[in-house]
Amino acid sequence: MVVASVDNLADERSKAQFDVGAMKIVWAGSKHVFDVTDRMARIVASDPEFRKDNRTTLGRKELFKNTLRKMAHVVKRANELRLTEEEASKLRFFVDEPGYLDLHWGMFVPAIKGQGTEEQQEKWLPLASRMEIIGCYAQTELGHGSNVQGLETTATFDPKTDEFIIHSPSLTSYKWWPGGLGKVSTHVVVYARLVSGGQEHGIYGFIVQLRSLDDHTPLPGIIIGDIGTKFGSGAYNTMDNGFVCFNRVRIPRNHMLMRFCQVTREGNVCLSDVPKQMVYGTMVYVRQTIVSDASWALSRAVCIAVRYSAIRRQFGSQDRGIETQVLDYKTQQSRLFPLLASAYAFRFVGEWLKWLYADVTERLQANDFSTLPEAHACTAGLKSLTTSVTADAIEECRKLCGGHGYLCSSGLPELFAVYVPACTYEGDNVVLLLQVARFLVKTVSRLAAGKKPVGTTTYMGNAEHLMQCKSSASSPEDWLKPSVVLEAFEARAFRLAVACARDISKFSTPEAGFAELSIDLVEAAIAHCEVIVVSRFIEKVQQDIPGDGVKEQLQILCFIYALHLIHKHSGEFLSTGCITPEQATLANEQLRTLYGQVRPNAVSLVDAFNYTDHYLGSALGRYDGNVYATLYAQALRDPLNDTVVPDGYEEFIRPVLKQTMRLSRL
Ligand SMILES: CCCCCCCCCCCCCCCCCCCCCCCCCC(=O)SCCNC(=O)CCNC(=O)[C@H](O)C(C)(C)COP(=O)(O)OP(=O)(O)OC[C@H]1O[C@@H](n2cnc3c(N)ncnc32)[C@H](O)[C@@H]1OP(=O)(O)O
Ligand SMILES: Cc1cc2nc3c(=O)[nH]c(=O)nc-3n(C[C@H](O)[C@H](O)[C@H](O)COP(=O)(O)OP(=O)(O)OC[C@H]3O[C@@H](n4cnc5c(N)ncnc54)[C@H](O)[C@@H]3O)c2cc1C
Repeated sequence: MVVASVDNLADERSKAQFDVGAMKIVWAGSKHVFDVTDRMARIVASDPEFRKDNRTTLGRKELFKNTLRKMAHVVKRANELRLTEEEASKLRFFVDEPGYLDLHWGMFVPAIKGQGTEEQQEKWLPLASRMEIIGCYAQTELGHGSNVQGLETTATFDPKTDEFIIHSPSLTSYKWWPGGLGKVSTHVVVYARLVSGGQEHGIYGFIVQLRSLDDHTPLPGIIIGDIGTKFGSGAYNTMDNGFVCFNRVRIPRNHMLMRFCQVTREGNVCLSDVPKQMVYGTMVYVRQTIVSDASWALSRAVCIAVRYSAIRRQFGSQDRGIETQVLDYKTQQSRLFPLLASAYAFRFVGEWLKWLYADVTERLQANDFSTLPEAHACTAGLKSLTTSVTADAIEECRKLCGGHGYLCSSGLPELFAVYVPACTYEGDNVVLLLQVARFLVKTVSRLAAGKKPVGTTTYMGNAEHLMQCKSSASSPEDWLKPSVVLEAFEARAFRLAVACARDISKFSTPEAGFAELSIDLVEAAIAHCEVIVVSRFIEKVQQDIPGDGVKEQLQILCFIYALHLIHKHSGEFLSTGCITPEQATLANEQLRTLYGQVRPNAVSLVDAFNYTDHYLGSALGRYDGNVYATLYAQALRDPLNDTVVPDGYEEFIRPVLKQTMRLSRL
């Protein structure tokens, strides 16, 4: 049964004022990436082995085994089809469930590449890339995650045997959380406190074999398992996040990743002439990939909510005629369109961050460490900003879909459950914003010493102007001028950072000031990160962009992104004197106009994400709009509907009914 709702989406698509095909290429990044992504998404969608519609009904064990089967199928298909790394990783992406392959390829391999010597890379990388071993990344412990310097696991050098002894001295030192550790990995990069000659030398990575390559049993001295069921049905429970305790496990000396610090046969510790933070390199890499992932998760939720809002009708008709599409309600638009704009914003800033990461990597290889602090601040700050917004946005999209958004068949509950830990893993979002704030305060204090800021803080070089400027916006249209928008964002961020730096200096020590003012510091960090996103979006829409109407649509989205932030943070823009209340009202007026301009294009703007129905996994977000029939079909497939009279009737319903009958007879 196909119902009238399907026509709604066809109607919507006919209203588009831009070339959707060209927008798909812009979203993908290039024609090549589009082709690869499209091909891999279709391969996954058409392969019954990758079916995922039963995921939320499976128990933990079945769910985990199901993921093992899928991961093995990914590896098999990647080999059969002779996929490149780019293709294989897209294929794996569209399988759309967390699994050990992510940690193996996303953290274990990068840790060895980043921290291993050439010799170590030659030994381990071929084994890892042929998947003759499976690895994971064990940094976090039961007692410490954020505070990496507080880790307790020790790696003590024994010069008698030329070995390290890896040891967990307390319950709180057990490694706790690493994905792939619980049941699958054969090897791990463990972060531990290096001890040699009775002295501690800081935290480094060590490769430890966990399980036998013959029968997968844990090696002597290793107690290992899964940490238990996590939030939500399905969701992250496909992954075996694990714990491990090391009881004086011995590993050869050359299993310490020695690129930045070498331990000699005699036990001497030789530090390379590089910043000690290079050991944190894998985290910088992964944070950068998480920013790109945010735009995928956000766009997916927005795609579901926009399509469903075009189909869903409520109120507005006289005489029981056709009702209003909920997408036409201004309140719905004001909640949904900023999220649509944010998805595009995060896509572009993610691409830019990839470039920044490649640039800093090249410099590091040439022993130029000058941009490392900025790369750390950008990856940490943008990871925090984009994941926090995306997690909140998925929940908002659920609400935007009304009651049906709460059904697992909408795809939104599971997407939320699988996504929210991104706010925590790879660095708690608040902890990471405090890192950005530290970088900003340092930048501000260096200004006073006459140092010119570079990279994303270049705008701070315009200090005098930014401290005094008053916005020139005198009409709603003025808020469509990139210079007016940027000036407001830069002035707000700069004034907040300067106020923090000034207030910190009033305390007895910088540390005391930093701790006391951390709430303000987090706000200053967010403001700075928003400058980065807004300015990258503006830069993007100022480029030549092929395709009828594509650039115009992106400009509209860019201003929606910026102006909704001005509205959201109007308190800060006003209290710092960057804009007046009248100017805030003009910005809002412009925002309303922009919503009207997006409205006819909304469905086509989400079509440009080019998601398959398999990837979306949503009855509400289907491309053909056949929402109600799909909801009904999926309800009928629920295990509870396997029988008409439920299991438990005889034991628990019938006796209650009988009891009630007895009572009513009394
Ligand atoms: C066969 C072929 C088959 C083919 C098959 C094909 C298949 C193909 C499949 C392919 C699949 C591919 C999938 C790929 C996807 C990848 C995704 C992976 C999945 C993701 C899942 C999720 C995983 C999640 C994993 C995790 O969660 S893993 C754990 C993560 N854990 C954290 O993130 C802890 C946070 N905590 C800290 O990061 C620190 O501890 C702390 C707070 C900074 C304090 O650092 P500390 O040193 O204590 O203290 P400070 O004094 O603050 O810093 C001191 C000084 O260092 C500075 N500085 C601090 N940092 C850094 C830093 N980085 N870099 C530079 N500087 C830094 C700081 O600026 C300061 O500079 P200064 O100001 O002195 O100049
Ligand atoms: C799904 C998932 C997968 C993971 N995968 C891995 C993995 O593969 N490998 C691995 O090693 N780890 C992994 N982790 C662990 C993860 O990296 C840590 O949980 C994360 O770094 C946060 O550390 P924590 O748990 O110690 O949080 P805590 O630091 O204990 O945070 C608790 C609260 O304290 C606040 N807080 C902490 N410090 C400060 C401060 N200085 N100032 C202000 N507030 C503060 C935080 O903001 C937070 O609100 C994973 C975690 C999850 C949820």
